[in-house]
Order: sequence, then C-alpha cells, then structure tokens
Amino acid sequence: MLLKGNKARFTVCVEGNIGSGKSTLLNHFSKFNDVEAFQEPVQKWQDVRGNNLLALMYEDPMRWAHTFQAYVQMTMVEQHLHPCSTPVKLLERSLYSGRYCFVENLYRSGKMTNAEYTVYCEWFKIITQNLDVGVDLIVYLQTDPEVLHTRIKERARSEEQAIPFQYLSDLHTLHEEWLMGPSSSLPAPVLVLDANDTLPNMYKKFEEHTSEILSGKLTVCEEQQDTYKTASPSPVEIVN
Ligand SMILES: Nc1ncnc2c1ncn2[C@@H]1O[C@H](COP(=O)(O)OP(=O)(O)OP(=O)(O)O)[C@@H](O)[C@H]1O
Ligand SMILES: Nc1nc(=O)c2ncn([C@H]3C[C@H](O)[C@@H](CO)O3)c2[nH]1
Repeated sequence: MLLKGNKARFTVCVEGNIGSGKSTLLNHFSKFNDVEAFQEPVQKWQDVRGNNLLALMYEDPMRWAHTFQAYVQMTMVEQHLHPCSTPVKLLERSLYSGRYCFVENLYRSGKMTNAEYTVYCEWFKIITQNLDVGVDLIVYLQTDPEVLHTRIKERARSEEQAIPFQYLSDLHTLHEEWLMGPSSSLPAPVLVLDANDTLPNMYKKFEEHTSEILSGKLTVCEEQQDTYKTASPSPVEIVN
C-alpha cells in the first residue's frame, strides 16, 4: 500500500537489454540525495522458497516461463508501489519491459502458450489500469547484441552463461520495437543513450544528462548525439 506523502515526484525507469549497463547507471545516480534507486529484484527470483526461478526459466522455458513471468510481474508491482521518500524514484526495468520485451519474446518464440500469454496480459491490463504504476521518464540504454554477448560472458552470472546470441538479438528487436517504434504502448517519454560506449564515456553521458534524468526537463539541441522520443500520452516539457 503506497503511504500518502511517500510518493516520489518523478519516477524514472532504466530500460535496456541484458548487460546494457542498467545497474551501472543506477549505482551512479544512487549517490544523489534526491534519488532512491531500486535495483531489479533478481535475488528474489533466484530464491523463491529455495526455488531458483530464473535458472528454471532459462533451463526449461516451456515449463517455467509463465511461472517466472508471473513472479517477476508481482515483484515489479512491489517495486512500482514501494514508498519512496525522495523526490526521484529510479527503477531498474519496469512492469512494461516485462510485458513488451520478455513476455512478448517468449510468446513469439513459442515458449509461452496462448492461454498463458492471455492470462498474463489480462493481469498486466488490470494492474496498469487500477494501480499507481506510472512512470515519468524512460532512459533507454541502447546497445548492440554483439556488445552484450561479451559483457554477459565477462560478468559471468551463472544462469546466463548458456544464453544464445539469438535470444539477445530477439530481445534487442523487441526493445527497439517498443521504445523506438510508434509510441502506442509507451508509458512515458524516452531518453535514448547509446550504451555501446566505454564505461568512462558512459559516466560522461550520465553527467551530461543528469538534469534530464533527475527532473524530466529534456534539453533538446541540434548537436545532441542522443535522441529523445516523446510519448504522445505523456508529453514532457522540452527545455531548449
Ligand atoms: N559501457 C560499458 N562498457 C563495458 N562494460 C560495461 C559497460 N556497462 C556495463 N558493463 C559491464 O557489463 C556487465 C553488465 O553491466 P550491468 O550489470 O550494469 O548491466 P545490466 O543492464 O544491469 O545487466 P542485467 O540486465 O543483467 O541486470 C557488468 O560486468 C558491467 O561492469
Ligand atoms: N524472461 C525474463 N523476463 C523478465 O521479465 C525479465 N527481467 C529480467 N530478466 C532476466 C534478464 C537477466 O538474465 C536477469 C537480470 O535482468 O533477469 C528477465 N527474464
């Protein structure tokens, strides 16, 4: 239950494919007093009363994808509704990428049945229509699948070591469709950052875009390397 007075003025979610640098961005901005950052609850997914649902999903998606996605959706609702005493709430991923990227991919690749997909989507609709799970800005860390494959190997999260390149490529396509395509399913404007860059250069980009990310005042200028996509349902003030 979201306590009155404990609602952040501005909610940002950081989206991007596996290994795109979301946690890195969250850790950078969590140092600001005005920000409370909420990392993706991966540890919860890895230990559901002793069951590692993340591992089960990767090992046997036909059997476990729907169970995993149902649990992910529940834990992400908790993240969206979690009280936040700071003006800015920074989420790693969101309900929306679970629906439009991961679940869509599982369904399109035949790893989720039509019945499972329908049940999941009905829950998503009820949740987004009745609970305060809105976001004010999406930061999209846009990356190439080839770059991610290397990072995932280096990071060496055990559940991810057998992820085929095609899975990363399919997820990339769905992130691009969702965040760069027509804005029909976008809950907020999108700030796109090219995240193929080196870590030092990414930190420079985080510095450059601090005001937009922490206040929603998007500064649009011609030489801007990164691009903005304003979602029609949620126009944001563009400050030139
Ligand atoms: N710009 C970068 N250049 C090189 N390595 C990077 C860059 N950004 C992140 N990394 C490294 O890649 C790995 C994944 O980074 P990070 O955990 O921030 O990604 P993520 O998007 O949170 O991943 P996941 O989706 O799995 O949670 C980490 O080992 C991190 O140090
Ligand atoms: N199938 C699936 N659905 C989701 O909604 C989802 N969200 C994150 N992940 C996977 C990606 C990383 O391995 C790991 C950490 O992001 O968890 C997901 N996998």
